Amino acid sequence: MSSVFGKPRAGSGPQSAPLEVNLAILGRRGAGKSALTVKFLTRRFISEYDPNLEDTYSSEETVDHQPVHLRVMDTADLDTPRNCERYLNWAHAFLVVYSMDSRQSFKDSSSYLELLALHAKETQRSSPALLLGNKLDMAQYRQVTKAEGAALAGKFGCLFFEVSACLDFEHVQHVFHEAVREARRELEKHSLPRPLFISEERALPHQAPLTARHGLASCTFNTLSTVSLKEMPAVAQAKLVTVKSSRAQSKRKAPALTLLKGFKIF
Ligand SMILES: Nc1nc2c(ncn2[C@@H]2O[C@H](COP(=O)(O)OP(=O)(O)OP(=O)(O)O)[C@@H](O)[C@H]2O)c(=O)[nH]1
Repeated sequence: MSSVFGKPRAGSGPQSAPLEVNLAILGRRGAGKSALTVKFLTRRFISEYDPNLEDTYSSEETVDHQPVHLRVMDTADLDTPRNCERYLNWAHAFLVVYSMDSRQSFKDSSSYLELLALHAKETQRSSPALLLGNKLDMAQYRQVTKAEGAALAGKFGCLFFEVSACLDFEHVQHVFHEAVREARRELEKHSLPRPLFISEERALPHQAPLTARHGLASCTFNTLSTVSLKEMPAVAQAKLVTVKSSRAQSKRKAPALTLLKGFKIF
């Protein structure tokens, strides 16, 4: 199985290989997906970046005394979800991020949660999602109350956190580790690995573009049986960059941070 795109199975005990978890970060442009990802990987806040870059990073974590090989896809969907299969069929869990100072970003996070719910329904497989209200440090400019965030999360049955990529690292780390725990619970329910990309192309009668039902332009909903190999993300779109968190977190070895291409890290 490909180590980049495959869905590995959950580890079964302390002696087994590290648990492998794929995590996708979704949300409107500017919500803070990249800032949160980089904060988690490096403990640092970035303020400049290339918004069009989409990369998948890898980090060795320890969650509840269990080694975890965590891959984080920092998605860049531009204005609307596109080619969603690249993360829908890849991730074991999702972080859906909105910026609490933007009502539009909150609306878009709702669309993402709806997309995930529909995907779960159509594939009969659910992957946990966590809803994150980012930019807590800007709370004085908030357009979305904490109660609204909690209500939306409650509607979709997911965990909810308010966070800031600018504030303490531990809280951001806690949220990512919660996503790992959620993914682990789900993986343990399904001990067999699940297929990822199947080459057969066959339109199903019930297949309908999400555009029609949910206003998500350019994102068609395919069941696993209709996803074709050519929909696999190009290497450039989902490049695996290994960042050992212990190295990335060490100021003495700061050059290692250049692995996070496109970011200026201070
Ligand atoms: N004050 C504050 N600014 C933040 C926070 N997180 C991100 N930002 C800023 O918000 C802007 C957008 O952040 P990004 O992390 O690039 O947002 P994104 O969701 O990755 O956006 P795209 O890359 O365009 O998809 C940047 O200027 C960040 O510096 C935060 O927690 N607090």
